[in-house]
Amino acid sequence: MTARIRIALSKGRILDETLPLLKTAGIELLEEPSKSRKLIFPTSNPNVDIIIIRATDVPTFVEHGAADIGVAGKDVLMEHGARGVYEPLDLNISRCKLMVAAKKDVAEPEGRLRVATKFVNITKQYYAEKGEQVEIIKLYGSMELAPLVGLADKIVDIVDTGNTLRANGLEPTELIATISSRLIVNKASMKMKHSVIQRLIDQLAEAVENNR
Ligand SMILES: Nc1ncnc2c1ncn2[C@@H]1O[C@H](COP(=O)(O)OP(=O)(O)OP(=O)(O)O)[C@@H](O)[C@H]1O
Ligand SMILES: O=P(O)(O)OC[C@H]1O[C@H](OP(=O)(O)OP(=O)(O)O)[C@H](O)[C@@H]1O
Repeated sequence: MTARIRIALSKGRILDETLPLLKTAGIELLEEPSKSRKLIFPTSNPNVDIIIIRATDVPTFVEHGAADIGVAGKDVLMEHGARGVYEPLDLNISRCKLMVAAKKDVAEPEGRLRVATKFVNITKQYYAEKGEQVEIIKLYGSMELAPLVGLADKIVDIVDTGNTLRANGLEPTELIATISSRLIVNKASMKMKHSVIQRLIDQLAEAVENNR
């Protein structure tokens, strides 16, 4: 009997860029998720289903075994910790950079730096390693706004083309990490469903190589 596999993906760029990779392994969605309110989707492989959740929830579902496999940005994995999962493959998709950014031509403030971000843990660790005391302001989005309205001196956010920073008069100042999306696997699933999962990893690895 073949093991059943559940794959956790998030709507948007991860779903869009992962589906072509899964297709090479014979896994295709049977319906368009953007046209549905459903959260669990069957695929062309009767032993595989796909759940579509928030990007930041993917490590949680995989860590707890609610999904066997997931795809998550390295930023999300770093922020979450994700120590309970394996990370066997860099899918080389959704590539971007995690950066510090600030208003153009503005001097460093006196006193403690205020940094707005949704990546609180990464930011804490980054400044701790630099030995700098900062005040971190937790936001859930639109970080670029914070320096413009006096909420923060700097932000830590994802940068791809740099268009969002430029459009708001900000500039990147420090690189924290280069980011791409990773395949993650629940540790128990890796043992219990080893042959099915290893085969999928190999097929995806080949698709990633062919994309380079
Ligand atoms: N502009 C971008 N270009 C390339 N990759 C990006 C960009 N923004 C984010 N990413 C990467 O893609 C992943 C998913 O981003 P996406 O925008 O789909 O979700 P999110 O906005 O982080 O999550 P949510 O809105 O559900 O909280 C991120 O974790 C990051 O690794
Ligand atoms: O350098 P750029 O090419 O402008 O990309 C950077 C932007 O991309 C991400 O937002 P996204 O577009 O995913 O929107 P979101 O706020 O919904 O996540 C990120 O939060 C930045 O705002």
